[in-house]
Amino acid sequence: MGGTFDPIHHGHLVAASEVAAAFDLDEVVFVPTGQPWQKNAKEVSPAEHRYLMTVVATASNPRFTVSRVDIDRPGPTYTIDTLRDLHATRPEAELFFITGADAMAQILSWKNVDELWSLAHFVGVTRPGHVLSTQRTDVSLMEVPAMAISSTDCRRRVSDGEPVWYLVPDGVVQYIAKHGLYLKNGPAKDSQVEPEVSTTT
Ligand SMILES: Nc1ncnc2c1ncn2[C@@H]1O[C@H](COP(=O)(O)OP(=O)(O)OP(=O)(O)O)[C@@H](O)[C@H]1O
Ligand SMILES: O=C(O)c1ccc[n+]([C@@H]2O[C@H](COP(=O)([O-])O)[C@@H](O)[C@H]2O)c1
Repeated sequence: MGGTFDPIHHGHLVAASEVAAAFDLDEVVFVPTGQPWQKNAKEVSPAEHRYLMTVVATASNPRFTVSRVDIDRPGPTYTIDTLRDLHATRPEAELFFITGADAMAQILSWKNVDELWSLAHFVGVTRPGHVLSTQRTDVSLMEVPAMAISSTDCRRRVSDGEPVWYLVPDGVVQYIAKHGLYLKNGPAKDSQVEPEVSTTT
């Protein structure tokens, strides 16, 4: 499951869990984007923060892992590269790519979209406020419990001093507070995290 995860929230986690159960997946790999080229770069938090929040959020589920392939690859993040890199590290694996209804609606604007379908089985999931549909017969559409949560609203809440408890995992609430993310006056002094040297996928 690819995402900007700024921050990761329970909408992402429920979607991943539901698809994993429905398709009997061995593993769900969360892939934080490096440079999400369709989002405003100024508003996206540093990749290391987004990566670490994703690690914290997924740590308790033995089937959930986090990949650095997109944040370690320079330049804009394209799913075509994500899938090729994941295939290289797991040549035997059958890949599924999970997207919410809003991302599914944009997919025709993605780089090399015609090649994407052969690299993974795409699964679109419902999301409150968005219509889920596809013209393709090889894409699966799935209803998941409605979680009216967005990263945008989580960031706005923190900025306005409102709680994000139970919208994001507890560890992510604590991570946001510790590093002063999403505050009106910018990040707290200790919010810089050094890039990791690890290249694990
Ligand atoms: N509440 C949700 N229910 C189902 N799918 C979701 C939900 N939130 C996000 N997704 C899906 O998860 C993937 C990653 O989403 P992303 O990290 O951009 O979160 P977001 O909440 O949409 O962020 P933002 O509000 O910053 O745009 C996308 O495919 C998106 O459609
Ligand atoms: O490949 C592309 O051109 C492309 C364009 C926009 C989004 N995506 C991917 O879609 C996933 C969700 O992205 P986002 O921006 O909604 O967090 C994430 O894996 C992105 O890399 C991919």
